[in-house]
Amino acid sequence: MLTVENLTRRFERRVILDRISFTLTPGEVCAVIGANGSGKTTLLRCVVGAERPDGGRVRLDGRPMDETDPEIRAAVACVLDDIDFFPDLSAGEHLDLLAYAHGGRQPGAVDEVIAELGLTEARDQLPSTLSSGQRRRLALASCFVRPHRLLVLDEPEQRLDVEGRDWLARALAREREAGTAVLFASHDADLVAAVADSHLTLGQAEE
Ligand SMILES: Nc1ncnc2c1ncn2[C@@H]1O[C@H](COP(=O)(O)OP(=O)(O)OP(=O)(O)O)[C@@H](O)[C@H]1O
Repeated sequence: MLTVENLTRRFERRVILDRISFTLTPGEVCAVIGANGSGKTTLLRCVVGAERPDGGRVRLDGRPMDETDPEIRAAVACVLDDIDFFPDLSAGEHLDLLAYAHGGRQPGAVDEVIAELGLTEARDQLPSTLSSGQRRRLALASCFVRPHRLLVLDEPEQRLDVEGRDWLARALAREREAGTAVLFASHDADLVAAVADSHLTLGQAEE
């Protein structure tokens, strides 16, 4: 489903990603692990097309991973470092909008995700008034309320409390059962052990 071939990314003379190749099949959960600065975020950004690699290619079902391609946008849901919200839409309105814009899921899906993520009380709050953990929950929720076949998450456990991390492990296990391919970077060994079918370990960047 997802095919990454010889992905290479340099920043000036430093090679961050050196010909990385892997594939992901439907229902496969792959954890990207490695030390700080090893290139996990860079890899995920290159995979979703947010950053242009210096070499190699990324394909989803044979199509180049181009975030301007409507079929790619319909298939890929991601939470990377850069979480942006509309300042004047409430948490609930964000999720309604995303579900609607991407063709919706089952009726009631937004209510279900809001309840699961403990955002019911915060549903009518604007993003600027949410705590950092609630904003993280809202960003993750925005992936789950819309149809997707590939989920790409950069350290999804960040800022989540114990309950939030438990929810995340259950949610990723459900995604696997539903046949979603998941690529996630993580420093949480427990989460990786609980949900990952495969690992991609990135080494230290070379000088
Ligand atoms: N735009 C950029 N310009 C120059 N160097 C960059 C840029 N973006 C990332 N880097 C460098 O690339 C390396 C990999 O960064 P990246 O954020 O991908 O690491 P990471 O594995 O996600 O780290 P962490 O675990 O700390 O989140 C780092 O050394 C970083 O300084």
